[in-house]
Amino acid sequence: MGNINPEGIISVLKSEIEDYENKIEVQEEGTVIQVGDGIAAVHGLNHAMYGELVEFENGTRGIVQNLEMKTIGCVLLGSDHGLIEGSKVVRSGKRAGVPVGDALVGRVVNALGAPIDGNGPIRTDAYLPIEREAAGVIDRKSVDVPLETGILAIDAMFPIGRGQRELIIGDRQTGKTSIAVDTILNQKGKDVICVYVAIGQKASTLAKIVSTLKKHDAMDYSIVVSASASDVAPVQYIAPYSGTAMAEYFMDKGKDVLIVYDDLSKHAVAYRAMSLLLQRPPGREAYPGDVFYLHSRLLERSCRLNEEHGGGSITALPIIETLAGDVSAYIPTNVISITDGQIFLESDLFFSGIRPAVNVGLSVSRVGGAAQTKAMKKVSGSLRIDLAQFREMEVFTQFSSDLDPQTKELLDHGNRLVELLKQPLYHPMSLHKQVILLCAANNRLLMDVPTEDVKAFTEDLVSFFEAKYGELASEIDEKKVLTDEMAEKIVQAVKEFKK
Ligand SMILES: Nc1ncnc2c1ncn2[C@@H]1O[C@H](COP(=O)(O)OP(=O)(O)OP(=O)(O)O)[C@@H](O)[C@H]1O
Repeated sequence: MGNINPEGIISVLKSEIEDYENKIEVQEEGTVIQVGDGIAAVHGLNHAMYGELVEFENGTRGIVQNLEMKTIGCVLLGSDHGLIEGSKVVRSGKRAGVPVGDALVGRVVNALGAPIDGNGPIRTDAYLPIEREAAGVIDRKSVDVPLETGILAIDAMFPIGRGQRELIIGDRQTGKTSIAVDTILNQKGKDVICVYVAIGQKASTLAKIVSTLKKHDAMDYSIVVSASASDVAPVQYIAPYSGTAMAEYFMDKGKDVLIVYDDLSKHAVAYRAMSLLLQRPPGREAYPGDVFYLHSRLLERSCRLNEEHGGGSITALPIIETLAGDVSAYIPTNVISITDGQIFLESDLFFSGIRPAVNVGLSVSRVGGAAQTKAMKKVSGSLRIDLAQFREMEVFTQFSSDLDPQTKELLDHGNRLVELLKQPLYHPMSLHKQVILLCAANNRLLMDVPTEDVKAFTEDLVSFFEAKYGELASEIDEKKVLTDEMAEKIVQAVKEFKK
């Protein structure tokens, strides 16, 4: 007690008094004027900023969304139970953010980053705002590293690069989620962190996805962010931004991240509900005027950073649901124009048994070509053209019986390609398998196999190849190239297997 320094105490007191004004300002308190439907009008928070987190008397948090002359409009991120006219609201002085960090990997969290998987609290100190400006042009690098989906139809024809945004679009129940989940499963051992953001989905659907990820050990490198159909619209609205903040943490550390937004149609609907309740003027289809910006600012955050910024990347796979295959509706066209390509899934193909139901004509990958591996480029060059010619000829020859040998060969080859591209769920293909299959097809080595046996034949072929030419298979996987010599060896191996 004897050696307390009075001057020290005085300086502490002085600084406390000087800071008094600032602290008061942050703790500015307002009162609720009106509350309902997840929206609250608050009076008295004169210095609140757009996007700031506020806390209501009942412990629910909210985000400032509308700044008006006398009041501000807040969206509630939880229940409005117990809130009445006159309830107190305090500012936090912080922009809305979520906890981020390695501790989130393997967990299922809600849109605010709180765990919902019953595995205890998440210990992390890092915190990032949910809204952040995307990296500028100078900080980026072009996309040149492949992100293998393990789905032959996609890797061969619509390759995706790390840092690309590729839309998955199609009607309901056409296998959109399955493509995203398969891609996550295929990232095993490839040093990619995966973030799956579920927006407005049924809790049962999400439970199924989480159990699939667990079963295939994919939760070891994944984070699942969920804002289910029962969550209020504002929570569904922030979920993709929260997921992106979690992904950005890893990108800033130089890692590669894959993020899936399932799906952005429901996200736009949630935003529309929220905007209408905030009394913002409705525009086309009652969406607010800034619905394009809603998705562009989200997807623009996915990119590949240059070496000076660590070289990390975020690859985005947004999903959009269409109605009756109408890709020219408002939200689908918006997102198509934002992304670097789309994978269009078609109900007709799906029901005729062609799964994944990728429509080759309407799908495209605008930047992935530069990222495709040399081996893949070599064997997949003619695939799209062959399939397009086949489709055209198929329609043309539907009713004719005698065909000239050339046309017949084209049809036979096409039928076998279609068979080859069918792929069951949760069976991602390795690079060497994809290369062997396409190599065999390109050299017309499948022509004498009956179409219905192609699948079984190729499975056996690959097992034979792996057993006998294991070294060549791993060389393809590691070096990702295919020399003429290697291709010749594959052809010989197929011939040997046929004998
Ligand atoms: N390649 C495939 N092979 C066999 N079945 C598949 C394949 N892809 C998807 N399916 C099946 O199709 C059904 C729909 O798939 P999925 O849930 O991925 O579609 P979706 O378009 O995401 O549906 P939703 O509109 O409900 O979101 C599932 O039952 C799934 O098992």
